[in-house]
Amino acid sequence: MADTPRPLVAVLDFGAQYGQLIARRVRDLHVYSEVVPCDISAAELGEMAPDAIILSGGPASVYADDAPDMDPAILELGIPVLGFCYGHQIMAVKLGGEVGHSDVGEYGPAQLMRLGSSPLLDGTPNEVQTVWMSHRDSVSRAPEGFMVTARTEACPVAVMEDPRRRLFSTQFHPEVRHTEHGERILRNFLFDICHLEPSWTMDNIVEEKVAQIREQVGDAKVILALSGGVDSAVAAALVHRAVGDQLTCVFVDHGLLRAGEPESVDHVFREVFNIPLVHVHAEERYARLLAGVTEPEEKRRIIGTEFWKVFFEEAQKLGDVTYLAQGTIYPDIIESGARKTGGKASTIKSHHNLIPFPEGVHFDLIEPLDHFFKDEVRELGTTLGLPDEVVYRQPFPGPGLAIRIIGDVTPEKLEMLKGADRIVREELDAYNARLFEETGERNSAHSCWQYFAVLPDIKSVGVMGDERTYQRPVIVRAVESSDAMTADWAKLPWEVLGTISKRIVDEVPGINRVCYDVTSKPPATIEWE
Ligand SMILES: Nc1ncnc2c1ncn2[C@@H]1O[C@H](COP(=O)(O)OP(=O)(O)OP(=O)(O)O)[C@@H](O)[C@H]1O
Ligand SMILES: O=c1[nH]c(=O)c2[nH+]cn([C@@H]3O[C@H](COP(=O)(O)O)[C@@H](O)[C@H]3O)c2[nH]1
Ligand SMILES: NC(=O)CC[C@H](N)C(=O)O
Ligand SMILES: [Mg+2]
Repeated sequence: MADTPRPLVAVLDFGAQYGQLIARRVRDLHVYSEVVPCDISAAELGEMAPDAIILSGGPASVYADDAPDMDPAILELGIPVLGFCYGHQIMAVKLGGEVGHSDVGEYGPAQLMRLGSSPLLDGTPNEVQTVWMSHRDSVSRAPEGFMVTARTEACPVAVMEDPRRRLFSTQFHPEVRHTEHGERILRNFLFDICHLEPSWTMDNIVEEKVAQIREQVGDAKVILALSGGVDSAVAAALVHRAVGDQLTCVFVDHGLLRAGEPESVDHVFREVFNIPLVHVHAEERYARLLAGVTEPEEKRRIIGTEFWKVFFEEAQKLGDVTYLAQGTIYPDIIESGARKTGGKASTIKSHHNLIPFPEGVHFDLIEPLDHFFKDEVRELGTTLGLPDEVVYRQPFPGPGLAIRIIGDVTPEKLEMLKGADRIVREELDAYNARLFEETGERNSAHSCWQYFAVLPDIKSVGVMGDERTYQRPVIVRAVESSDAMTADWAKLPWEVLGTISKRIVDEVPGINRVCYDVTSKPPATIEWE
């Protein structure tokens, strides 16, 4: 753990819906934070030596048979602890307090009333403040040594504190934006109670990452999987800063890219970055491998496996390459339910860059962004001096258009999808640009974060020029988000949707209908496969 930034806050995850959100809030306050599974032992956690611990919420009831448990010795490590909701309840139980199951739950806003002086609530209103609750169980008696410093109508122990042992907990959720003074409470804990230094700034991160990469790589050669997307561009800038001309970038054209993309990646990376770039033409091998494949995870597996093979072949050609760098980010790992988080998240979809190496292929991986969220990656890109046109590109998945064509991938379908997608991008790029001009914000409340077309595996009847058509529809997907972990469908003006629809049907042969996807994530995901 020598590489972990300091100070460090460990978030014990009891299965909270948005466990990552707590880590994010802490990181927003410039303190590095990582999520660890709740069943970590006190010894393991002691080795990690966090400077503070946060216990997350969770869906279970503390007294249920299969309720997630924690090692009580963690509360005796002498490290300050702050618990939320389930974390509040389990702390009470472990230290000899009582938790009861109440008849009425508290969900959503609640009025918090303070009961005297409180280091945790310092600087928040003395009378009432709005907090966000989501619970059924309640602490009915605080453990010995604790003072109860706030309550709500339904919850007698809404906040409890033992400043001597530096143990604190709240029934409500300070990490959600709807808790009025949540940020202040978190600040009180981190800075006034734990005395942490807010030193996790982008400049420090760049320095630290560059030093780490340099140490890891020494004078070996590195290839970097470059897609032209934000993550790999930022990774390239970091690795290049660390090892200079030991780096070669490899861009794979698998034939599943958007119209105009291969040319623009070539241009940006040769002209703007001046990093050696190998452009691999793998269109035919991918077309062959994907022919007739319809199952989404199977597509992802094939594409991911072939990526590894291509990179390995290029590495052999360059000779002596041990390291492969790529722009893996935190959500890729979380959603793939893959390595490293160690948590209880289930597999939603296998991101291509996390698929196991096929036989005969091996690299040591360099993934400098594997603990960052998208918006943090963008900030890092700006700090590294990357131009806005790279930093604010919309994300594009590695498996490309293959996961936007439902059913098998054929050259005809690819052509149709590319045509429709180009129009969606042109119209929504322009829409975003207008909003940017009006608001001065890159990701304002109504701008689209990601937008594209999807080609489903169905046909429908239409009439064009007095003639019957029996052709495909296209689905337009446009979402608002900041980190792809959650998203809402974009409330686009009717005129914009109308123009997109008309242009697609007029300009793209084979398409006679346009639909708009109005589902948030969750329950849907951003991509269709
Ligand atoms: N066509 C490609 N050629 C080479 N590497 C690729 C390609 N597509 C994806 N990758 C690798 O897989 C990683 C993950 O892809 P992903 O799409 O998440 O990131 P990105 O393309 O860098 O950024 P963005 O999410 O903004 O599109 C990339 O960072 C890159 O290392
Ligand atoms: O590089 C990638 N390889 C993949 O296999 C992959 N699958 C989804 N995505 C992108 O991740 C974000 C979240 O997507 P979902 O809501 O569809 O899971 C969205 O931004 C998606 O475009 C991928 N990116
Ligand atoms: N959000 C939570 O952590 C809920 C805790 C517990 N399951 C309750 O209902 O009280
Ligand atoms: Mg991409």
